[in-house]
Amino acid sequence: MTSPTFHSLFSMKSLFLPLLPLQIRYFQLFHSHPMNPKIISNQCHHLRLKPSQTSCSRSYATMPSKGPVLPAAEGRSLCGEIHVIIGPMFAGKTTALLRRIQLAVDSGRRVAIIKSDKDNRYGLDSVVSHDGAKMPCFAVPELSVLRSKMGDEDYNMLDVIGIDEAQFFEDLYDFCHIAADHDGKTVIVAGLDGDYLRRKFGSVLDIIPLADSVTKLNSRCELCGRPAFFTLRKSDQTETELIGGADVYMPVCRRHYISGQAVIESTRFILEAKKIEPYSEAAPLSNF
Ligand SMILES: Nc1ncnc2c1ncn2[C@@H]1O[C@H](COP(=O)(O)OP(=O)(O)O)[C@@H](O)[C@H]1O
Ligand SMILES: Cc1cn([C@H]2C[C@H](O)[C@@H](COP(=O)(O)O)O2)c(=O)[nH]c1=O
Repeated sequence: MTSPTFHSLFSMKSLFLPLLPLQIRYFQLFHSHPMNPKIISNQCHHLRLKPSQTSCSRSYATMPSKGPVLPAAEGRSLCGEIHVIIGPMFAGKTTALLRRIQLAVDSGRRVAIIKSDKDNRYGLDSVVSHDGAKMPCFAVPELSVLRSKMGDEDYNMLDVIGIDEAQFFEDLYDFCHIAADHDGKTVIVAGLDGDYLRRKFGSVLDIIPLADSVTKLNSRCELCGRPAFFTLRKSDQTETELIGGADVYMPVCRRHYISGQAVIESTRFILEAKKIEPYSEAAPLSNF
């Protein structure tokens, strides 16, 4: 695997310089694109405390005595943050994640981006948006391996962790909880809230109660151009996890999700019926 070392991510500023035109491109895209981010936010008005006041042992002291009180990591503020970006495919989640990571890099913060190693669409060493904007990343089977992959020392120095394709990580809740509440990291999570059947996908919705902010993005319906909140799967495969892009999925509005899903289901029904009763003179295709 060609994952970048932490040190290469550490010096991301130099890595990003060649990306600058692309960055500008997706900055413009983000601001001018018709997609309309709706922000649902438990706006957390962070008190900017002096370093001596930022120990979470102080914050935890205000917690009920039951419940885990985690010891403070040495020398770090324990008041991390969790920001969640959700929406259907093609809504700009990866673009928004990369934009926020870029802002963190520009302000001198140390960052790492993680994606699931299940998503091998563009190779495993980068997070890539549908528009081609990209940044180096760690591709891991589960989030808990990040620390061992980077080493404790490098992990401890991280300020911001970006997670893309969060729906594929089973340990999302535990990782975000530890990273933000114990280790003082800012965690930015991007992922699908729902699958192609509009069921909750993985643990993305489970971390909403942990989050400082939740941003729900939408795309544009491929069939009518209205705001799209759902992802329609164009193929007849039924497994929940199926890696793919515009070849397999399209963003749709509610009306076209319902009609599209009906077409797909009846097509599947017809094809399955055909498997049982092969074409014969008695049952000509035109009867369908
Ligand atoms: N139906 C579509 N097919 C392919 N690309 C699309 C489609 N709709 C939007 N896009 C592009 O995808 C971009 C968003 O990409 P990305 O940030 O990777 O989205 P997400 O991570 O939410 O899937 C949009 O800015 C737009 O240019
Ligand atoms: C709806 C849906 C999607 N997937 C897969 C398809 C892609 O590989 C990712 C989503 O990528 P994006 O960055 O949000 O465009 O998830 C899936 O496995 N199952 C589904 O139902």
